[in-house]
Amino acid sequence: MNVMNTQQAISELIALGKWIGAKGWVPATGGNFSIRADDCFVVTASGFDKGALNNKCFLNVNSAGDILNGNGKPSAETALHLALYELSLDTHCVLHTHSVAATVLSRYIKGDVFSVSGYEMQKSLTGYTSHQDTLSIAIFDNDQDMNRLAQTVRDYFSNQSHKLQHGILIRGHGLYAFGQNPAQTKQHLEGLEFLFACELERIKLEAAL
Ligand SMILES: CSC[C@@H](O)[C@@H](O)C(=O)COP(=O)(O)O
Ligand SMILES: [Zn+2]
Repeated sequence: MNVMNTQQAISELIALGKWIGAKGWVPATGGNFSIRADDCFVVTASGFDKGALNNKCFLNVNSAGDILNGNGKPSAETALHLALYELSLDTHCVLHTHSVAATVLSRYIKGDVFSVSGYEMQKSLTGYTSHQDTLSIAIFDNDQDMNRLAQTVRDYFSNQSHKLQHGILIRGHGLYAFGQNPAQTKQHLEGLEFLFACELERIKLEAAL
């Protein structure tokens, strides 16, 4: 995709934040967003309501996380965004959410992968053409040391058999969705959140029977 300038990136993220906030996926000050722009990354500043962002809620950082421009502190989870950009030059947008479904499901699943099949909505994820395919999303244990968590993610995807696509889950914390542009990232986010919500409902129903 054409790399955006900072103002375009900010406008995209403000609009996405409104949409994500209306879905209830960034409660309180949870969540953070970023876009690869020009020679830097535009990230949300820490501590704001991500559903009600304005032009002053963003910073430019370089690939090492150094601040190039902007006010306040970059997201506490900037290191994780930068790891995802470093892992794939095709990644141009990262949207991190704290939905109930992603938070609960990532705790309920004890293993390190969320795997699902049987849903038509799997086709909302790039590369999927059938409900019969199995979609897998890696789950990482939460860690307050973001540099260490970012390194764990880098190490995991340095194994070529682990495909970096659509998103990752952080246990008891939320989802990081990513894609080649903001529209595709939004689609991955919505598709994954739908699948998480379906699985949560299915697990609850089965437990009640
Ligand atoms: C409501 S606390 C959530 C934070 O600890 C963090 O997980 C988060 O997503 C938002 O952090 P932020 O520094 O505002 O980008
Ligand atoms: Zn978070």
